[in-house]
Amino acid sequence: MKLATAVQMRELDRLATEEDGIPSIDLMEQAADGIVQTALELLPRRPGKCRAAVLCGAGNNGGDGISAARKLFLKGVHVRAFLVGSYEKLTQDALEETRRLSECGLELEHFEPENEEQRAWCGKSHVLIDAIFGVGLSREISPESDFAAAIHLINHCQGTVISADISSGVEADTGRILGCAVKADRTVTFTLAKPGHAVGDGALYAGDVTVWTIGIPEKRVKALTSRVQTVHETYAREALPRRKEDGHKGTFGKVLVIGGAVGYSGAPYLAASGAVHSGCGLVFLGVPESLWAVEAMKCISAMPFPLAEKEGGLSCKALPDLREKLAECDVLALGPGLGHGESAVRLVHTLLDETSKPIVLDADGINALEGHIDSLDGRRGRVTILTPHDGEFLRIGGELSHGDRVRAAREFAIRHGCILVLKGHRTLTATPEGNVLVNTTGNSGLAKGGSGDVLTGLIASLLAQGTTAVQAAALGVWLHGRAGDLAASRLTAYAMTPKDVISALPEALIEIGGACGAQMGMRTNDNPVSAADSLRQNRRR
Ligand SMILES: NC(=O)C1=CN([C@@H]2O[C@H](COP(=O)(O)OP(=O)(O)OC[C@H]3O[C@@H](n4cnc5c(N)ncnc54)[C@H](O)[C@@H]3O)[C@@H](O)[C@H]2O)[C@H](O)CC1
Ligand SMILES: [K+]
Repeated sequence: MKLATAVQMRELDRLATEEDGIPSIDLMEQAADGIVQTALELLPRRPGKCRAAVLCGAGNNGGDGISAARKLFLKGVHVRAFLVGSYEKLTQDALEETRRLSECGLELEHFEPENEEQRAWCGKSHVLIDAIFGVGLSREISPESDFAAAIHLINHCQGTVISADISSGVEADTGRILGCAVKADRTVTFTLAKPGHAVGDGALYAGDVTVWTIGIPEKRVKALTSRVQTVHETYAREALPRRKEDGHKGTFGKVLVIGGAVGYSGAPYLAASGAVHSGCGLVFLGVPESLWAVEAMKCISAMPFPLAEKEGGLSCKALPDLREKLAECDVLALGPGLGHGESAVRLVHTLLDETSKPIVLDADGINALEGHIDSLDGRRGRVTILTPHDGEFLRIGGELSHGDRVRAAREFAIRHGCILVLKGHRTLTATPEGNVLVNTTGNSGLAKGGSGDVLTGLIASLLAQGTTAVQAAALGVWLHGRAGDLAASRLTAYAMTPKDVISALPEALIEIGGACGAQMGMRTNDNPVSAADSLRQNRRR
């Protein structure tokens, strides 16, 4: 689903009003309809028995709130609307909404932070509507301001909180909190969702998001080109590589996983397992020779082989064997459990430099780039997918201090010509062209050692099966998160392990159309439905 920035929203608004002749007040009225519908759904009793408080800013977000207050009042809800800020700053449309409100016999009251009677009304309201700031929030909210007081009041009330467009205090383009922000239960956003709903703290403050159409012509919305999109099931379904019914193990690609060091025998195994359980034809696993027996015991489907070793990690002497194996493979997954031995680091640089094969670089493979980012730059034009968490990202020159993860990921991917998978809550996949895909699956149960290794194997496997590099990364992240959600639903986020994520992959794959296979269809007169028919029906579902 594409996401729109504040500038893009303003431009859409302008085109709709100036070019298509739709009065902006009509857009506001329709925006209010979305808030009202959600509020009515959430009321615990019939409207006449319920109270609502609407806190409005002076901008058009406030105008949406004022209109919603009138509509709720007309439905019989006991509603009061408060203006946070000054009447002189009301925009033209917000002013018109204030006039319509007073025509119904309801006044827009001035919000006074110390007014106990107003606070009590908010405190006993079943629904609180937050219409203080929308996409127009442009600076930090001063902690001493009435805005901050209103936001804290909303956050301390018992009633259900609905934010109009976006939680007040959240920056629409980044998800950063500018001082303080409303913690919403629901957000009704207009026309398109914004990055601030999906990334950063904004994702934690939005609650459930509903995208509400407000009458901006569809052609305008379609024409908007967005550089940020969310990844949902439909994306995953389309990206999942189709399996040739008559394919053989060579058809589905070969992955070579290189990693492991003494003390890190689980990581390469988990990466290889991630690859084995997501469809690629063959998985080889090159590890230091002292680890080989351990891996051989653990792996049934992946094929471990020993490589020359130095001080418990891989030695540069492993290179000839490695080259030979890599020549047979389609994708290299490099780094899980590799350690930071000097020899292993040199090996990473050599491989980055000399192979034209796609590389998924993770963990110590990424750490090896610290101070040597030129090795990555040298691969421009070849496929390199990096999967750092924040610590690794910072180590290789990523910039997170501004709090804008989308920008951080995008700038890095563009600068170094790679695909960057920035792991964390709502993992981002950034492309060298500057597009960013925001993942929507996953939970805190994935924040455990070994989880990233599974992801590395998954991405490598999908790439080996012929997806594009971007699809491999975004689909891999989605599948990993979805399998994690399924594992958590059964085992809890506390108890689940990376192995459980692997065990849940079949279900995640089935959800996106992975249940393929065909039995030869042969009917008999007492069984008119062939096995192949019922399978086909299942697949269509
Ligand atoms: N785009 C559309 O299609 C429609 C949008 N609607 C709603 O309008 C808002 C955007 O309205 P806008 O007037 O541009 O901005 P805001 O209401 O969000 O706020 C602007 C207001 O706030 C002041 N301000 C900004 N930051 C601060 C701060 N930190 N402290 C104090 N004051 C601040 C700023 O100076 C302005 O006065 C959009 O989100 C939708 O909800 C339409 O109603 C429907 C069409
Ligand atoms: K708001």
